[in-house]
Amino acid sequence: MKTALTIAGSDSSGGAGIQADLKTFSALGVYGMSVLTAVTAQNTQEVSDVEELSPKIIAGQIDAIFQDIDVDSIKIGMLSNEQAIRVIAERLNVYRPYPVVLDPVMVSKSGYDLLRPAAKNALLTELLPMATLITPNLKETEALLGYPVTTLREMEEAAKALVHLGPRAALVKGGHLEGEAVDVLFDGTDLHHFSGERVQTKNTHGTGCTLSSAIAAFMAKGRPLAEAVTEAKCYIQRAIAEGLSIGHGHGPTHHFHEWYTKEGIKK
Ligand SMILES: Nc1ncnc2c1ncn2[C@@H]1O[C@H](COP(=O)(O)OP(=O)(O)O)[C@@H](O)[C@H]1O
Ligand SMILES: Cc1ncc(COP(=O)(O)OP(=O)(O)O)c(N)n1
Repeated sequence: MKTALTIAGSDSSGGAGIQADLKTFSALGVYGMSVLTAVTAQNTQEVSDVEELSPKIIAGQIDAIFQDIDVDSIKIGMLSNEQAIRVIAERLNVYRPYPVVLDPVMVSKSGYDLLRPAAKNALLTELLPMATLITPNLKETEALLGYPVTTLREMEEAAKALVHLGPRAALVKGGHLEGEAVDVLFDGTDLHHFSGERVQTKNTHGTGCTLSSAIAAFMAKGRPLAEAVTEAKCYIQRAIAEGLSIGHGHGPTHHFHEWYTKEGIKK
């Protein structure tokens, strides 16, 4: 069985973070493992508290996995602070895993900083260059590049500009625009568009986590990048369309094993 590792924070409500990643890996038939960076007290309405884990235990979790198990892909999500970024970069430089899908999580839907603003530079210099793919939303793209991105044309230019910062490829997600939900991939050579019908729903908690871990799962199974994004986009479309009205805020995406067959996502 193929394996995938998520390095991310815990979401107590189970909709985002490590929990969303592991549910996605499992639904897509990949054996999931986790390295926890922080614990959030979170529900569908807000993040009320965060406790960060020490660099020592983050390094310990990474070493424990890599010294024993073959890792077929990695997804990186919430990092919280600079020390976590530095220790993760340092350990991954030792094990040199491939592929690495980096979702540069910065702020929760409710406005809580999931990455301390002072840690942005470390993210840019330490982790972006070792990523196979980064998957920022529009706000994260703006934070990484330092200028606003609000149209499809600007998303295309932004994806190219992000690749100049070091990752091999960049997927700029258009989930927060109006109209069709279009994401733009620059793979270092070509631009690709991935379009999905916009679902009118408030149950979009964990969409970014689900998409990036689905890409990591498909890459663990050996799919080339653009094909992995195509299949992951199909998965997130269904996960949002069948999102769950759990809690009083933004409910989570739905993960259902039976959607996924050898032939792909069941319609
Ligand atoms: N209402 C929606 N209908 C269909 N697709 C959506 C919707 N909202 C987000 N998406 C898709 O979900 C994925 C995650 O995007 P986004 O919500 O922008 O990320 P994030 O959770 O990081 O803010 C993207 O593929 C985006 O196009
Ligand atoms: C622990 C944790 N990690 C990441 C996120 C952000 O998840 P995302 O998929 O971007 O979803 P929303 O925050 O937009 O709902 C998180 N909330 N918690």
